[in-house]
Amino acid sequence: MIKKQDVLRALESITLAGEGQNMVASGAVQNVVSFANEVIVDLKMSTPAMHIKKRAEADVIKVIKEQVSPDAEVTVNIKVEAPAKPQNPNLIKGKPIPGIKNIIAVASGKGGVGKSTITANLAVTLSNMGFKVGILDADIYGPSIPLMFDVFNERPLSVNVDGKSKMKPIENYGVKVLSIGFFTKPNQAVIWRGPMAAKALNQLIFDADWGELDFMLIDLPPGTGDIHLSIMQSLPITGAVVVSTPQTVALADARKGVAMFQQENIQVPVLGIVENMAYFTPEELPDNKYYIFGQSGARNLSEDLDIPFLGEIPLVQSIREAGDVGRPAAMQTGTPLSEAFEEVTRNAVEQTVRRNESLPPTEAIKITTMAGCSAVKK
Ligand SMILES: Nc1ncnc2c1ncn2[C@@H]1O[C@H](COP(=O)(O)OP(=O)(O)OP(=O)(O)O)[C@@H](O)[C@H]1O
Repeated sequence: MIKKQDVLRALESITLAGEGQNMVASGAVQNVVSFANEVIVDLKMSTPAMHIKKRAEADVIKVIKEQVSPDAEVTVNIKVEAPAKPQNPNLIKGKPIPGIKNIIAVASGKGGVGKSTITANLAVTLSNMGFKVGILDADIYGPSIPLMFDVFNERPLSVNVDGKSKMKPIENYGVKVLSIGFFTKPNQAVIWRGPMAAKALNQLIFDADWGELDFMLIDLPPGTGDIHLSIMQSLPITGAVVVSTPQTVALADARKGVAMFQQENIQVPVLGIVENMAYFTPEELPDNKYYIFGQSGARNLSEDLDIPFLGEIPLVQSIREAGDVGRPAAMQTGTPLSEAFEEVTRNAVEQTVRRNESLPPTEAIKITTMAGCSAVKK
């Protein structure tokens, strides 16, 4: 098992061509991730010269093999700080919220496929990995996040921030939550008109004291409607995660969901597709898999649309039970389920990092302080 600290120590002994300090001190080493004997080193360089990049790569591999482990399998990703690309003026783009680095919309197309369950479990997994996380529950038709976090009886308090009254999100399991459900009575069906719902959501976004967040997850309502558009107009969404079951009807709607984000005047990058309820597995027979909604449908859809596949989550009774008692299943770490959620989360983080690197710095909100995928081991 290779340790990140040992890799960093080794990298401190080399310097990039043309720089005085070693590559760790100069900030050229952006991230180091290690799993077993695999090491990924992300380097930032200011020069695009191929021979300097090649040399840096060779030096990194050599020093890790020599000083850390001869069996290390090293991958070096080199990013050259590129000049900003011009922006498409027709794009819908919202105002950034200070302090919030990445905003991820979780969407589904079809209702009931487990979008809120995936959002809740992604959030607790990110929090376990050491990220600062918030959830904005924007599902105006059935806000279920307060229930899944066992905070449905709470009401956000007002706090004073720089002379302005702001709503304080409710926090549980290290995740800050605001939901449209906090402002409606449990037994009352609320009929929102598009503009009313959009206004209420805007307040939850901008009149709230979210503080510093690495990730804000937005649990969108199912479908592709007004609310989706107004959220994309209000907020600069970093990327979208689309949840689907392998069932044909769900896949058709997921496809529409992806198309909405990719529309020319929206262009929210789709970070990937999660296959929920990929198969049923009984708790007592974990090796038995029953593909009751069909097999690998969402995986095939992601290949078809050329979008990353983030992973699959089985249909397990304990996921439903955990959701109902307000303690997301992923909180019980070290289980096959929490590992499945970790994989999906790790892939989502990786895709977010990639997405941020391929967009100009003004728009991209970079992940700098977090250990990316290796963060699973906090
Ligand atoms: N992998 C799973 N295993 C078992 N039960 C699950 C799984 N995923 C979701 N569920 C259950 O299915 C039901 C619907 O899930 P959820 O509310 O997350 O779906 P949704 O897509 O957000 O629904 P909505 O359309 O209301 O927004 C819930 O009771 C939830 O506990």
